[in-house]
Amino acid sequence: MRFDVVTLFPEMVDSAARYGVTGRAIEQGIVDLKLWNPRDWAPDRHRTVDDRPYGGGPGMVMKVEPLRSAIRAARADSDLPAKTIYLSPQGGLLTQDVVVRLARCPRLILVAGRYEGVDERLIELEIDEEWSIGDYVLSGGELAVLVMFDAVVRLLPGVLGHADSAVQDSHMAGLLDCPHYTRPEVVDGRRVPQVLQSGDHGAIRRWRLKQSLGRTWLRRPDLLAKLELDAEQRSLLEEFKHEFYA
Ligand SMILES: c1cc(-c2cnc[nH]2)ccn1
Repeated sequence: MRFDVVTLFPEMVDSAARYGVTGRAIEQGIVDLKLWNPRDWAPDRHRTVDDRPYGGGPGMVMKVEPLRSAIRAARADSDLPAKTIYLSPQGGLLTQDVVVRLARCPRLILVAGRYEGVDERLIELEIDEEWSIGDYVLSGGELAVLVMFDAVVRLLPGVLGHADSAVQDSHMAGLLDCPHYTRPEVVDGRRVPQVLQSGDHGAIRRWRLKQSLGRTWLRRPDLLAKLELDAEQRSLLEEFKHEFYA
């Protein structure tokens, strides 16, 4: 899968992308990452990419032209069909379902804005989809680009070993993850739940599922409301609720 990122801070995105799971995916050739800086397409000698907003107001707005030229250069650089995505607080909320769909694309062109945002006509003319990573304003779209990049790359075949893919399961099932423990067995008098040392893999699976269901019920009832629980899940969640109210 190929990613083209249009950003005023290519080094920021490139270096962050090359750590850990995503870095290995790039090294293994599972992912191609190419950076495009709109400043390289600014026509004037000051390499201007922003300007004052019509109608006044604080801050600056990114101009159409350098951004559009960078996006078009990226598009022309490969025949792979691409979706062009703008990360902004005005986008739809990015969820795992969206990430799963995007991971099926052969190529994504991810556009990171800076300043107060980009000229609306750039979005109208060049952007296919607009996504937000949450209801807060960042200093720029680069961190959002990296969030989308990371979430998508993890889903690509060959990227996660078996050990990591277990983490995917709960989130992929729309549930919050269960608690995790490692040595030492006791911390400040707090012991690891006995079942996790029982060697009874069936009991351990049920315990983890019950914890995921219970946590989702307590912390994110909105996620639970979207799910069709099977008989086992309903039973485990009832057990959790009973213990919670006991
Ligand atoms: C995506 C982008 C942004 C953002 C871009 N520039 C300032 N904030 C915030 C949330 N999700």
